[in-house]
Amino acid sequence: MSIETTPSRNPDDPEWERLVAGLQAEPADPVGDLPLVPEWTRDADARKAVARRAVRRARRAGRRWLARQRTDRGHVKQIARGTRRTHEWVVGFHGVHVQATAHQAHLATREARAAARRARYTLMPAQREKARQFAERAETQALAAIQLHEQARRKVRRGRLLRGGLAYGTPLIADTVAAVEFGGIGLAGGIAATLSVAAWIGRKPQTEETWDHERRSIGDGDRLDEPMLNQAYQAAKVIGGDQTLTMVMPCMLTADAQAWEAVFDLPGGLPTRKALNATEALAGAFGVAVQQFHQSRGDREGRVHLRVSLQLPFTGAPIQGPLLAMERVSLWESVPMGVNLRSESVWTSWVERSGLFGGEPGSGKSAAANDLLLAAALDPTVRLYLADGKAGADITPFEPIAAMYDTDGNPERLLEILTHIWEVEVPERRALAKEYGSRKLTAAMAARDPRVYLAVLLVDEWSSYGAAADRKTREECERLLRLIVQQGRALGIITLAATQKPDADSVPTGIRDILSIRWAMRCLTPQASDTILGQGYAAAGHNAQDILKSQRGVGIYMDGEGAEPELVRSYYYDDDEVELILERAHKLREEAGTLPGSGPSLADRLRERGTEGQILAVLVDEFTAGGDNVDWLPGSVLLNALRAVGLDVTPERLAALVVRSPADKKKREWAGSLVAGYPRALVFDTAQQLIERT
Ligand SMILES: Nc1ncnc2c1ncn2[C@@H]1O[C@H](COP(=O)(O)OP(=O)(O)OP(=O)(O)O)[C@@H](O)[C@H]1O
Repeated sequence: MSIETTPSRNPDDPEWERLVAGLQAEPADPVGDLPLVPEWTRDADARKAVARRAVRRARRAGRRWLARQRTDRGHVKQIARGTRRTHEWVVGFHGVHVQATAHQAHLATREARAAARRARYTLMPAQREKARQFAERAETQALAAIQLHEQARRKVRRGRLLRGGLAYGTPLIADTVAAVEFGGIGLAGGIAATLSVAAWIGRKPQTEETWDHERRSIGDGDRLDEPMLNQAYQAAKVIGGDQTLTMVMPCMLTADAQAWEAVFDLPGGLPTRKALNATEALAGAFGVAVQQFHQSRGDREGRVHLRVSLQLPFTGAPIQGPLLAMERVSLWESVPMGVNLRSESVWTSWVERSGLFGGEPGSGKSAAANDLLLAAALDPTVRLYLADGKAGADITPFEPIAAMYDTDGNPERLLEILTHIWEVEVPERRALAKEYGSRKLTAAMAARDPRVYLAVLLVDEWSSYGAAADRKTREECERLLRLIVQQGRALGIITLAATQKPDADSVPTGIRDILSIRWAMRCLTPQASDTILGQGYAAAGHNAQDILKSQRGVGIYMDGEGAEPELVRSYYYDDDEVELILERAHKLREEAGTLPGSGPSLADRLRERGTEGQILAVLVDEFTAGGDNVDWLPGSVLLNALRAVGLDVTPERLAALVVRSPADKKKREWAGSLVAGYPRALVFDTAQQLIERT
């Protein structure tokens, strides 16, 4: 399994080199002179994106301020609350104590008055004296209580005066001084400062409320930083309220200013799965849509790579694929499939692989399948078997180059195709592998032996065939498809199944499980998504139901068993581009003699014509492999090619076989020096003459 961000090398192919050079962007700061300057400052588009974000943030701040005024945290309410609190502080709570002493004094006075009255009306001398003494004591107590009350009042008055002086006098003096010193501006400044202090005092409402002025989110244009990261993961309950994340790579804006990225470790013992399972809650905590939020596993348990896109990804114009610029492709090497969230090109090797692409109608399966089919078409050695159960027009343009095809959704024809592959292709390939003493056919064998080549079988919408076929045909098709996927893999037969309705009926479970490359385009349910990717992926945060309708051609891509799924948008080739590529493919196949029904190729016919024929066959293959542009090759290159297949030919023998005129013998520049060689036209003419002669 491999996802390549740049194409793999093909040292002998200048066209390939040119393409690779074109694909590798020049680094903005190759010698690292500006290590502290963020990369986005060097790109005009990125700077614009940052400026746009700043404007958005300012606008958002304004809106937040206005919205805040309507809440309990509005500034007017804060000032009023602050003033009231200041007043309450000045007045103090001592009033209760004063009231208590007043009450005591009132009771004591009433008691004293009653005692005095009793003493006045007591007639018995002994009791009268007692009553008089009691009345005197009551009076003393009443006087003491009154005194206490007076003392309390005085104390409160003194405290109020002091606090009032501090609370009102200080700003009054400050404002007056400011007004005297600086006039109107000073007065305004003083008042503003006084109101600010009042607002600060009243900043918190007494009642609980939902407005959280501390809340920051990426969706509101705020920058991602460590506190925001910790808050979000705490809010989503991935980590506890007292736990924090350990940063491995700090929060950074990507070079194209389109996303925030960070790498961190979860607190000890927490599995990565816990973070991956909380995608929705985390996206909510960051204030972004689920589609903008992307986490992937790091290289160790507990490590998370986070990427939060500032906009919905993959909603722009379709991405044109590199095949348009490629003259020829080798399907033994990786082919370009699409682009991932980091704008990296995703290249996949299909050798010994098979695939399942699924998704609702219109989600982009055919476009994704085209990425493989067009690459296969540009490799003239690859044989194409195409079947479309929907009877749509998707594979019609491939008809002229397909070895066998069904564009009518006819189960009998599908059976014919599968039977041919199982009874002709597979045995031939098995015999060939046996010849090499191997169980499989490899790129190394293909480089030496033209009989070794790949084949691609596409079965689009299996369920439509299933519905149209009788039970016997359906079972036989199913049996053959399973055998081809299982045994054809090692023998160079690549199977790709595509389905609109990913369930057990649309692709039988036994076959589905052995299709290793999965691409889940938008699905209607998490179950459908799991049917393509495997049980449990939706729950682990890889749910193709989350893909939006507007994100056409986007799917969760799994490049082989055990590969971490990632969101990839397929390269898209419109009808004109498909036609252009297929015209090129047709020409390549015409030259290589691999067009269906065109009989054996020129090279194959030469091989049956003795040693001379075998030598010329190698020369023809060498020119064909180089593509159309190669109209001349050095003698040394041709002799090396002959040597590689075990034909030890001397330069003299080659010159005697392909007879050159003095003009043909003229040396040409090759790899920096002048060398002798052979023109393509002369080699092909000689080959043709040999066929006509013998
Ligand atoms: N990679 C892509 N980039 C941009 N647009 C795309 C991409 N893939 C598909 N589309 C758009 O989506 C449309 C439908 O795509 P496609 O026909 O591949 O879907 P499908 O899933 O095969 O549909 P059906 O199941 O009906 O055959 C295309 O016509 C194209 O406009």
